[in-house]
Amino acid sequence: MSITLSQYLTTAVQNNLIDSELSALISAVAQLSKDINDKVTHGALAGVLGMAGTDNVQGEHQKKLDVISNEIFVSGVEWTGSVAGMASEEMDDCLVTPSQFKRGKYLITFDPLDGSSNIDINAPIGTIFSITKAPEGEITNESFLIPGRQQVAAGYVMYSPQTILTFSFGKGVVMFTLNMNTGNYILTKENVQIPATTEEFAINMSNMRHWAAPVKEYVKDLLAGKDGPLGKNYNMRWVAAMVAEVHRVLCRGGIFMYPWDNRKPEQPGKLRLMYEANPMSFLIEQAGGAASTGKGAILDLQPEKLHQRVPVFLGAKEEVARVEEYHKKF
Ligand SMILES: O=P(O)(O)OC[C@H]1O[C@](O)(COP(=O)(O)O)[C@@H](O)[C@@H]1O
Ligand SMILES: [Mg+2]
Ligand SMILES: [Mg+2]
Repeated sequence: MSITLSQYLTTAVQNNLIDSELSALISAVAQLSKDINDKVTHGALAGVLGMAGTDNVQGEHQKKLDVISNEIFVSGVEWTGSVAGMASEEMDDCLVTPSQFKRGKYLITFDPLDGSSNIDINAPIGTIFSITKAPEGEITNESFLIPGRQQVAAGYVMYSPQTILTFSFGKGVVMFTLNMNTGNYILTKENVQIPATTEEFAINMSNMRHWAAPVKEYVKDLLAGKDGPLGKNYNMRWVAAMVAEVHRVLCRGGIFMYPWDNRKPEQPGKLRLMYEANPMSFLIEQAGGAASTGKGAILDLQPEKLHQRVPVFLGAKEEVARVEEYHKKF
């Protein structure tokens, strides 16, 4: 018998695994993802392809779909009574829940549209979210600077041949597939586990000359295959959307990396801590994998800024440990 998302969440509330506010919030994210999915699947027909003509706070050119997805996300959660505030890749500052809506006990941060460069070529993209408890008092940007370890839930929606909602509230990782005929998310995978070892890696190789010594050495050894110090052949993938890379790692293992590089030496990496690295690291650890900056667990970082960036190495536990060893050696 197929289990719908609402049945799954109702059971979780009955078993005291989550409270009804968190259940309502995850439900709202699932609901709004169907609206984003609708725009994604209609592409040019919905007039959502191309550039928005604006930049976000990080100086990146926004695509129309970045902006539209952000609006859909905000209006999809602000009324729920579950959130005190939200923060997004596409908003300079946090948004406090407007006074006409009830203030809830959670904060939500999100990347409304991940993998923007894939939008116009009909390749995988997604939405990432992270939920933490809101502190008492006035909500400001600083209220969101909570270490990833304290997330109460995190997840993503991947828009691809299938639309899949993956999340965890700290009791393992579950995946739901959207039935486009009924509009229901149906449970399709439970207890997702990442094998501890792997023979598959993902990194943007075009940046090789810009990497620091430990990453250069490590990837050189991966490429040396069976004849090198690691003694096995590795395959490589690069989808250019973190959602799709993490989804692959959760489904069949592997290691995904976006390290620091010296193109913009002042930046610690490309990926953002609060709405990319933290939620994905939460899922990866919940699935038995590891997520590191190369020097320690991402989830243990004390965030300093809302749009902070961070180097990311995540996936198979033993492979991530190996990357940390290279960081000690080189
Ligand atoms: O284009 P690059 O440098 O390979 O970067 C790809 C990475 O950039 C991202 O697309 C950044 O996300 P946004 O599209 O949300 O800015 C990641 O999803 C992906 O891992
Ligand atoms: Mg992103
Ligand atoms: Mg984005």
